[in-house]
Amino acid sequence: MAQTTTPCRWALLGLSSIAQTFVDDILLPRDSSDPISHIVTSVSTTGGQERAHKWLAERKVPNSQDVAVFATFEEMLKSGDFDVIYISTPHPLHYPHALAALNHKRNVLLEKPATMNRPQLERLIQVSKEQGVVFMEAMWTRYLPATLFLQQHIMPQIGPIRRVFADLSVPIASKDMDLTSRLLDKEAGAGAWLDMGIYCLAWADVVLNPDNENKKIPKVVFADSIPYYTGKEDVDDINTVVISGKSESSGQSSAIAIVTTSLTLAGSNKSADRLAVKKVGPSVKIEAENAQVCIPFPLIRPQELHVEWYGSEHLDEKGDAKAEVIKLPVERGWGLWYQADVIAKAVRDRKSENDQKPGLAIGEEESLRVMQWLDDARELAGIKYDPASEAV
Ligand SMILES: NC(=O)C1=CN([C@@H]2O[C@H](COP(=O)(O)OP(=O)(O)OC[C@H]3O[C@@H](n4cnc5c(N)ncnc54)[C@H](OP(=O)(O)O)[C@@H]3O)[C@@H](O)[C@H]2O)C=CC1
Ligand SMILES: O=C1OC[C@@H](O)[C@H](O)[C@H]1O
Repeated sequence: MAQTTTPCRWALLGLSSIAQTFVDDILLPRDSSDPISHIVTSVSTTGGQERAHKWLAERKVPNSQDVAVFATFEEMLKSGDFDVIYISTPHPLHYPHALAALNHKRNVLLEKPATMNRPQLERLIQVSKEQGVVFMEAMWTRYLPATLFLQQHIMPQIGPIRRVFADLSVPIASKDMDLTSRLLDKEAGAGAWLDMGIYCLAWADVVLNPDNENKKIPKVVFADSIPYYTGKEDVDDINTVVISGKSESSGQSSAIAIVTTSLTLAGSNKSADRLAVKKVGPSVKIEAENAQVCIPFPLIRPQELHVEWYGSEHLDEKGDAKAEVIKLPVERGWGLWYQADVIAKAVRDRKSENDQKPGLAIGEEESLRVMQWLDDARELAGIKYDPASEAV
């Protein structure tokens, strides 16, 4: 029987920079046998009708004239005709925007970091369940082919993990940057830890917290932060965080994650495409008993796994460890569409069932563990935001 394609109708809260990439990605041509397609039906923007239509036309949204443009997100939540809302506003607005959407029984894909802290995230998850809708943090890296292959095929073979390094340092800050940019404005949640550290922690989570109910979750044991002075205020920049998993029997560390970020280090900030720069050295290094796995920069978008096997069965004729490069490129576009497909399928499956299903938070445990690490490291390193932005 021929498979049918289910269109997922999207609303966008904020015509942000990342919403451009997101829309470009979800609208890429697909095979007619693909079970999911995407269409943008509603947007809300503080920028007005004219800007919205220009933005949609630039993105080559095929039905751009039919997209409903709302002046406020509240109006869109009330009367917009869509299946999922993609929220890509500055970090402190994630919680109020997502809460409002969930309270209107909307399915939500919320940009990273989902919230400013764990209590806010717990509340969103609770509300999504109460309202019977789907909620997901847009931690897109987790849904890419290289990440899934590592989890499904490599991790089961490499033995106990002993250490993982994860670094995301991209020189995005510069003295000539507008101080109202969300990357520099503390009120907009600026700082390398929330913005970039979350990706490193997602990798630490993939590696140190595989599905294993009895495993204790490793804890943040060290965090230090060197700030960057923007010309107006300090934002956290060079962060170093250590997470340790202790063995229950000996009480000693059995696995360690070392996580680093910076928004000034790692080269020139003049490249327009900083995430496409070729860099020496891995951005993730996973050291296990039977092998080491490295992932080249940038860790947000893994495309290759470099595996060096240690076991005697893997040595070559000279007795050297065998190295293997496993190429797992993003199949098309930048790769934000993989996560969009995940939530679209979940929404489709729930619609096709007659009974009202309880709500679902996709990646709930993962997002909560990472958010706890974000909070704990901030506490130790003294990374603070306006308490009002952290309220539940
Ligand atoms: N997944 C990924 O790879 C990436 C994720 N991100 C994440 O996406 C989010 C957005 O980042 P980025 O694209 O750089 O942000 P931008 O600064 O480009 O855009 C943020 C948008 O939020 C909207 N906005 C701002 N203030 C308000 C307000 N008071 N009420 C309603 N809307 C508002 C505006 O949209 P409008 O003008 O239309 O009103 C603005 O354009 C962040 O959470 C960031 O961490 C960012 C980059 C990459
Ligand atoms: O999500 C992101 O990915 C790449 C970073 O450089 C950027 O600041 C961030 O928001």
